[in-house]
Amino acid sequence: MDLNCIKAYKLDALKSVRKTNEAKYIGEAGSCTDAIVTLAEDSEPCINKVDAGTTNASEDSSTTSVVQTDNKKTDDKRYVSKADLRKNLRRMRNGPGRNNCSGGRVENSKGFLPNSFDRVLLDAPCSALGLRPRLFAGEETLESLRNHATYQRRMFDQAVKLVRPGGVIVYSTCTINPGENEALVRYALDKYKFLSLGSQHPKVGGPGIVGSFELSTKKYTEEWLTKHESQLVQRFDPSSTLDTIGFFIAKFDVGQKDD
Ligand SMILES: C[S@@+](CC[C@H](N)C(=O)[O-])C[C@H]1O[C@@H](n2cnc3c(N)ncnc32)[C@H](O)[C@@H]1O
Repeated sequence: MDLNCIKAYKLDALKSVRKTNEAKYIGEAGSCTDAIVTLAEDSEPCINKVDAGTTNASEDSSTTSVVQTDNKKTDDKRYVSKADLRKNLRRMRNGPGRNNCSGGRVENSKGFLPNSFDRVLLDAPCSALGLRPRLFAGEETLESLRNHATYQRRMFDQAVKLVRPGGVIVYSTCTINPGENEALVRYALDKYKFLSLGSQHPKVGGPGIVGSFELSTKKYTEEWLTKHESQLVQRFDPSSTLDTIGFFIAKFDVGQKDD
């Protein structure tokens, strides 16, 4: 196939599906024989970036508390927690987040109709626990890890709607947390019976994690993969001899949808 006939879009992964049955989105994804959507922000048409976002800015390791002074009232001093400070630093370094994105297409997009795309790459925002070196370790809690898993499922739901039967979804993260990797795959396969794991080429990473996890309080459980499923995904373990960052890739083939 001629590569010129691949149209790629970057979308807001939480609102990429058009809600109403209005006229087709200006993107006209269907006019090409092969359309790819990358669920990430700051979009430019026809550019498909697949690498995980990394950063080279340094983290402020200051241990002193920080005081921000309001310009209007010089006496009005506000103490900012170190967690908030780190969050702000990251925002300055990585650019605006999804609620404040500057990409014209993302802002203007009313989304696409279901089944508009042949392929979706969901290179999802995540806890980034696979990054090396760890520049901001120790910020995640069990609760925040679960929060990542929650929005990733919502993004995945959107991806499933966007891809036509016969298409492909690739889901990836740069974290080693199985709750955002194997458990997402379990969720996907259990919820959408028309999805199946596809084989990947090249295959460089190791297998996914098999089994399940239960907190001793029994308040939280996570289901992971079967042995067969684990062979179809790629888990990159930063402590393995491969010498990579922590990364995870699952490829889903989309079968005939029920609706
Ligand atoms: C792992 S990085 C993906 C990097 C991307 N593949 C690239 O090359 O730029 C995840 C990205 O998702 C972005 N993001 C966060 N929320 C999003 C949303 N609702 N929709 C789309 N992208 C989002 C983050 O800002 C971050 O840049």
